[in-house]
Amino acid sequence: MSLDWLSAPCVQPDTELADAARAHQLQLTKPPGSLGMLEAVAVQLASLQRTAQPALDRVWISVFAADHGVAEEGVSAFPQVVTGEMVRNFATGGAAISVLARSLDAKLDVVNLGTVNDPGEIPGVRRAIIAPSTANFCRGPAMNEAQLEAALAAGADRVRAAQKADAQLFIGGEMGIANTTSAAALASALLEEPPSCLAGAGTGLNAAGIQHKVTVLERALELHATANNALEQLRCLGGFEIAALVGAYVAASQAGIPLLVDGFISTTAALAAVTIQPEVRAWLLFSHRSKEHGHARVLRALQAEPLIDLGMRLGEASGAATAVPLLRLACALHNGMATFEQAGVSNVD
Ligand SMILES: O=C(O)c1ccc[n+]([C@@H]2O[C@H](COP(=O)([O-])O)[C@@H](O)[C@H]2O)c1
Ligand SMILES: Cc1cc2nc[nH]c2cc1C
Repeated sequence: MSLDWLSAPCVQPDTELADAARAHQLQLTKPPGSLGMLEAVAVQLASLQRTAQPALDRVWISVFAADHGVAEEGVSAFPQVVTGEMVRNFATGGAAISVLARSLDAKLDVVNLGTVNDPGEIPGVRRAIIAPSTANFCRGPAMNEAQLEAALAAGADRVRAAQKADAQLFIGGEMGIANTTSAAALASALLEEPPSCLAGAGTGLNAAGIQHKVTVLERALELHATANNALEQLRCLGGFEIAALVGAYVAASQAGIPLLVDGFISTTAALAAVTIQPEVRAWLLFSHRSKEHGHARVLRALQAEPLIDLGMRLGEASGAATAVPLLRLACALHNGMATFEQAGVSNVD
């Protein structure tokens, strides 16, 4: 196996279709720009989907689950068994993302990359087990090279499945107790910013818990200070599900499938993907601003403006799924509104 595929070129967005979509927006019966970000996302989707009439009838959601060795440092409000338990809940339909995917008529694809509490074979869950968990990155690298490659490839594999299903949008989600610690560590290393700027409450730590998390992060970042490129930082500080998201983001951009990025962990994976392959950036749309402390900082680094801010902090692709109706409405407006000429409405001189 090799990681050369990560630097292969991405599909180039169609700039002529983007220009045409922008011109079309100016003809619709509204003051220019009055639909705000709904106009911008319709233009972006037209250019990415290479069509004058963007659409989101076929939405694909892959949720990657995995456990983290750093959980043993007491950095989460919840016990590690929850990761495996939630894998079952995703598949049996009771999780937030299960309900959202059903409501959207979207495909929900659940991938177990390795949980300490192994739920075993479950209908509707793809087993792509790498190890029961990553190693505790306070003691050594979270992953060895083969594990990193396998996790990246697991993400790319789900993009191939989405492509076969002719998906018009790929959403990546994650589940993993302690993964806000891993994402904060990775974001801190990528952005060269102190962990205190990126560590937050996760599933519900109090102030003392967050302070402890910062101390754990400082130890880990010192241990891995020599990791000086994004892939090595991902290997030392990331998680299987975070690396799978990185692989999915790069592969979808190479396959020409638009991406909707979820919360703090997913956005940190997107930052790693863009650092590894800058052409990925054009393929990203951002759903929401998570309540997790570090999310705003990572969004800013990507110059990303998310669509909604509802105080969400769940992960598992729930924020992205919640934004899909807005994206669908943006497409409906772009495709269905009358032009000034068609409606006989006077335009500015
Ligand atoms: O997506 C987010 O912004 C987000 C913010 C806080 C927590 N989470 C979810 O909560 C879990 C990680 O929280 P923690 O406290 O165990 O690190 C993991 O399963 C994430 O999906 C997700
Ligand atoms: C119950 C629960 C559900 C989740 N979904 C994503 N992260 C989660 C964390 C917990 C604790």
